[in-house]
Amino acid sequence: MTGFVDLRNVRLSYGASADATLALDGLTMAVKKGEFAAVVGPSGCGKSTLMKLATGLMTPQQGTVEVAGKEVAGPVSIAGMAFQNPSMLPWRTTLQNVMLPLEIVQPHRARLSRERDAYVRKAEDLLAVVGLKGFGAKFPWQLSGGMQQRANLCRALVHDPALLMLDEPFGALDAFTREELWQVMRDLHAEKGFTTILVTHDLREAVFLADRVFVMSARPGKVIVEREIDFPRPRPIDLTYEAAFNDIVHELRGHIAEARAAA
Ligand SMILES: Nc1ncnc2c1ncn2[C@@H]1O[C@H](COP(=O)(O)OP(=O)(O)OP(=O)(O)O)[C@@H](O)[C@H]1O
Repeated sequence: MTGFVDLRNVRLSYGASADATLALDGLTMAVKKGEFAAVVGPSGCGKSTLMKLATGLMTPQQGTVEVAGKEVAGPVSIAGMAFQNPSMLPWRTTLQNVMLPLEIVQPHRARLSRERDAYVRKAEDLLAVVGLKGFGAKFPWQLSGGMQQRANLCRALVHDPALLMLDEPFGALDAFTREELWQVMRDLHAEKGFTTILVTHDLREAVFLADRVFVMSARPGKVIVEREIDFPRPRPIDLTYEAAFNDIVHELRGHIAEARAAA
C-alpha cells in the first residue's frame, strides 16, 4: 500500500512505561495524492496524535510514517495546518498573520523581502477567495470567530502546501458559518488540489467534504473502517439533506457506536 501520506502499523504511547497512555496501536492508513480524507472516531481515540505523527511533530515508537515518499523525521515543511482555535497573533494584522508561514518556510523565507509585493498580493487574493476581501488591515480581535477561522485557512495555505491538515477547524462555529466554511473548503480543495486530512467529530462534515472517511477504534486507536464517498463534485450543500447522504452518516455513526461499545 502506498499513499501520499502513509502510516504503517504505527504505535505511539505518551509517558513513561508504568503510567503510559497507549494512544495508537497498529494504525495503518494511506491517503492518496490530491485526496480529501476525513478521520472520525470516538473521543480520545488518538485523532490529534495521528495528525502530529503525519506532520512530524512526533515520531512513532513502532511503525513508519511517510509523506510524499519520504520517511518523516522532523516537522514536515510541505504541510499547512489549521486547528479549532485559530490562535492568530493579536498584535499582527490579519494580513500579517496570514503571511506568517512565509517568514518561516523555505523557499519563501529567502524570497520574502525581495518579492514582498507579490506575496502580499497572493495573501490578499486568498483572503478574497474566503470572503475576507479588504479585511487584511484589521486585527484578528476585530473579526468574528468565523472570519478568524477563514483567515486561519488562508494562513494554512499561503505557502502552497501539498498537504493540508485540519484538526476540528470548524468545531467552534455556529451551524450556518460552519456550512459556509465547508463550501469554502470544498472550493479551495477543488481549485488547488492539495491532499487534505481532516479530523472531525462532525460526520456530516466528513461525508460532505471527503473522498474517503477513515473510522478509528476507541483508544488505542487504529483504523477499523475505510468508507469511500463517491458523490460527484462539486457537491451542493443541499446534498446534506438527501437520503443517500444521511444513509452514509448513519452507517458511520453505527461504526463509531460499535467502536465505543467495544472499548
Ligand atoms: N501529552 C499527552 N500526555 C499523555 N496523554 C496524552 C497526551 N496527549 C494525548 N494524550 C492521551 O492520548 C489519547 C489520544 O489523544 P488525542 O488527543 O490524540 O485524541 P483525540 O481523538 O484527538 O481526542 P478528542 O476526540 O478528544 O479530540 C487520549 O487518551 C489522551 O488523553
